[in-house]
Amino acid sequence: MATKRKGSVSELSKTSTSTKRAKPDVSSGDDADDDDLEEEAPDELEQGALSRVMDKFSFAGSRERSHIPVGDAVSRLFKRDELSFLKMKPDHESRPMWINPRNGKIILESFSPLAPAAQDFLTAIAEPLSRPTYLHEYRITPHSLYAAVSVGLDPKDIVAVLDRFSKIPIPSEIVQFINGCTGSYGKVKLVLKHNRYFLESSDMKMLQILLKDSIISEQRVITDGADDDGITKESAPKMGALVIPGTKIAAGVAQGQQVTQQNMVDGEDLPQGESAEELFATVTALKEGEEDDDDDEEADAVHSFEVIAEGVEKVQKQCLTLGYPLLEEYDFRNDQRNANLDMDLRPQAQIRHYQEKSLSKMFGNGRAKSGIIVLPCGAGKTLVGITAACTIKKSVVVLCTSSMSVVQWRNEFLKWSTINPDQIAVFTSENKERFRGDAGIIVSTYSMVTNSRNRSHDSQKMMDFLTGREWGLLLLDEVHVVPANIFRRVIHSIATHSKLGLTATLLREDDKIQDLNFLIGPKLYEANWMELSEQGHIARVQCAEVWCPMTTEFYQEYLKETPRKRALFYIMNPRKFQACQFLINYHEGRGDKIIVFSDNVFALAAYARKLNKPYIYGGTPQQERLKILQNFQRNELINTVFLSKIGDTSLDLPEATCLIQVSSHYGSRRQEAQRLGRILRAKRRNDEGFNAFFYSLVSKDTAEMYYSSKRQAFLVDQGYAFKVITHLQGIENLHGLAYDTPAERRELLQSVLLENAQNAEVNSIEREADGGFFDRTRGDWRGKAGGGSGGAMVKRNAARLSGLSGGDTMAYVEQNASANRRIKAAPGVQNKFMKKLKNDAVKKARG
Ligand SMILES: Nc1ncnc2c1ncn2[C@@H]1O[C@H](COP(=O)(O)OP(=O)(O)OP(=O)(O)O)[C@@H](O)[C@H]1O
Repeated sequence: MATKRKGSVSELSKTSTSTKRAKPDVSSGDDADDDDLEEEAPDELEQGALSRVMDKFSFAGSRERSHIPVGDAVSRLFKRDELSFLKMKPDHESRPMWINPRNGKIILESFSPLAPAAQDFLTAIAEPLSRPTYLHEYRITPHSLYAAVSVGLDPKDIVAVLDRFSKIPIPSEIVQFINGCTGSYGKVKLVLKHNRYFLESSDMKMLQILLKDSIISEQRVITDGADDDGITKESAPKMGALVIPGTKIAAGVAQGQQVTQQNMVDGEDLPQGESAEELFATVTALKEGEEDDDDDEEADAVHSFEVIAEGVEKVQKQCLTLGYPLLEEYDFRNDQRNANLDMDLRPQAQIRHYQEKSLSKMFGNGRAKSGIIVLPCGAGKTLVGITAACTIKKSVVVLCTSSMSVVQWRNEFLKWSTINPDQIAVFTSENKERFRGDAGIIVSTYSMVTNSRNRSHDSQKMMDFLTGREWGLLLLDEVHVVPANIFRRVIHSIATHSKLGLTATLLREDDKIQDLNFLIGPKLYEANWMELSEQGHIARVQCAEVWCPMTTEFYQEYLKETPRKRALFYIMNPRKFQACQFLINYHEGRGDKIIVFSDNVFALAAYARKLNKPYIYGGTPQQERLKILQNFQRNELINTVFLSKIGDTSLDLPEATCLIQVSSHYGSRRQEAQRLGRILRAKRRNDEGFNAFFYSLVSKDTAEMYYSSKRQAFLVDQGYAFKVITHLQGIENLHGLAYDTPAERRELLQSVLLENAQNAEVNSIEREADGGFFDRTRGDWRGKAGGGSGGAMVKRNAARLSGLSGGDTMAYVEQNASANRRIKAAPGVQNKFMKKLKNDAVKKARG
């Protein structure tokens, strides 16, 4: 392909994070950033079910005046993150972290030799907030502590290890907070043994407290061998090692050990007087299993009582209300009732270290814990799910967001595991088959399972099959995109012993992110994007925001419009068009394969047509989509494809190495991360010096600037630096530059003005043929099974100026002056309101 490569795109002036952008004046809820709710959560504690229970625990004295630093002139700029008032330990230089007593934030020096060990430990006990190059920020929250306890960490070990790493003595507020939160977490487990539900605890008193509650005691089953309280005592099971297929490590040992041992390097720069062994001894003490003190009988004992299966949900809710959230675990090795599924990983499957780590959190004590694993796009969540299924070896339901993913999941199961193809079936609108034998796998979509309206006979039969039996594992893909109420429906209709949620970002469209902790389970593991990219598991990406000045005519129209209708002007800005053309040209010349994203379907088609490139949106028939994508992958002449937001997720295009965004969903950090994910899996990622490119084209001085910086927040926190390109050098010399003359630009403006206002919505609803979508106006998940017609939901009406003035539905007929008289005289033309007005006037005149 002939290309002209004169310019370079490297005129980088400053990082976008340093740019202050005004929040656009948007009055409508639709325009508001989806993520606002999360960001404006109070500093100290998160909102949500758990936090309500945990309200009584907060950082004591967090609002006391004594904590407001008096410091120097600069100190006040740090506000609540000002730490200069803290007294440092004498050997603070060799310790890598600070802890803020006011809000539980932890700052880690990532260049410290102890950083890798500290990082692993922090990932287990705190939420990563931001992980750029030198300083990482975490925060201890009730949820993160819940997750820590769920992988076997003990509160006093948490405090002890924090103290070893910390430059300051651990503030008493933090100790209180940790003890307060964890005092009741993980003490009671809900265990399914031989298909009977038990509340289990090593602390007898805990069970006695619960049994005093009338709701819980009503659900209890008195079993043989129980004491007067109805509680049974047994020895804690000795955890035989459980080897997770494809990994070298054996699960069944305490997490703390794994958390630290893997990163322990003897003789590293440790604080004086402490050896590496000593440092980690606190977290390596086994909670269960072989190294427990044999003489300590009480510590080895496990107390339990049984509850009826139908009462489990009530008990779960009540325990949560009482402040003792139940940890869910599945003792699958002792499950005799559910048939085993003969399936293993294929020998060629070598689980990567971070996949292994995440799985060890799930199977840490030899049972399957329910929870969520967070790995960047392209890091191999599918294989993690498959390995979990191969470890449990019971029937599995996999739920994903589209029928395309359903096919991919089935193929991946066949590729990585030894499952018999007859034993893995799919349930979509086209396929409603069951597997052969007693145990197997069903792969389906959330919409197929939750949409009960207008179900076909076959679908209903399939649903009866899904709801009428027990499953060993429920694998939930892309948990961040599915609304919480859908999870509720899924979880209540499918009886499963364990749940594993997979996602790249725990950013949600609704404010129900915390609900996932209880609907699925706590976050078990979250990988560090930069680390995986340095190790070559995901591609290195250069991110840039390209500022495109608005042309005068477009800016004038932009300013005249209401905030809702402005989008089309900043998306269709001719300068943005030119930037897009230049970048495509430049990158095609380098041998890159390019995806251009536009949420707005009008713009998508306009850009693609003008630049003579193929495009795919919700309405593109399946055959055509496949043809375009195959050409993109194999045909040397097709190096650029334009995609609407249907390409945000589940699109496996490892050939793509460059991404350009021309329009996006407002300030959605989630979409930004998902889109970046399309190039993280680049095939060429391990080529020497390879870099993928991610460009966001932003019209200058418009609301888009604000949205763009919001969108980047998540990726910036993951360590990506967005460069700002204010001028694309050489653009003016590009041969055949689109909209180069005023006449062409005027023509473009006319076509934009003529576009129906409806198309100005960035958020045009579209969906895949049967993938389903979340209808925000109805607050519901809709899919084909729900009666929606197949195909695209995008409605593009050809419009005329009369449309803009509301005259579309009227027939215009020339009338002469006498027409008014005729109308006046015609009987029955006055409506009730007019009659009333007339009558009132008459009455008034009569006094
Ligand atoms: N351990 C492994 N060994 C070899 N290849 C792997 C391994 N893990 C994952 N892969 C490959 O990496 C690619 C990305 O994996 P996968 O599709 O599961 O990513 P993902 O995390 O689900 O991404 P997304 O969030 O975009 O859906 C796939 O081609 C997969 O086969």
